[in-house]
Amino acid sequence: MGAQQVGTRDVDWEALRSAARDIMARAYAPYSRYPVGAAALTDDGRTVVGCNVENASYGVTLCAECGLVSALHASGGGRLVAFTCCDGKGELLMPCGRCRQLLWEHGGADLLVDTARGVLPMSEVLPDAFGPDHLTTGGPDRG
Ligand SMILES: O=c1ccn([C@H]2C[C@H](O)[C@@H](CO)O2)c(=O)[nH]1
Repeated sequence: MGAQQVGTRDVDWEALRSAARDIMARAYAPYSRYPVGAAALTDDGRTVVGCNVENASYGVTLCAECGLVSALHASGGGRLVAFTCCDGKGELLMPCGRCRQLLWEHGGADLLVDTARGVLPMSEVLPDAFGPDHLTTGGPDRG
């Protein structure tokens, strides 16, 4: 992917929250009746979004973050710079544990996350994270 063009100072958090609320209205959540919307800014300035898509086999449910990560790659890839998520009332929602791992993969420690405690780096939202680096350094045959 191209060089990083978007810095963390360029984040329009209100626009990002608004994009999350808009996509939340497209959620498919007939089982939980708990729609979720997520929006993120990429390092080349795109906004990518996702909503949760449930399934009659509940465990197959796709969280909003899954759709967002899929949209990231489908629209050209790159890295996530800033992320926000909202519930059905449009209020801030913290990503679930699995989705923190998903976000770590695509934004890393410096990804800015909109949280109840303010904007925090992913390193504070998922401390001591397992990530791609472990696969190149931690295996028994990898030194
Ligand atoms: O970070 C989260 C947490 C929950 N959900 C969805 C999954 C399910 O459809 C509904 C209730 O858990 O909310 C998300 O999309 N993202």
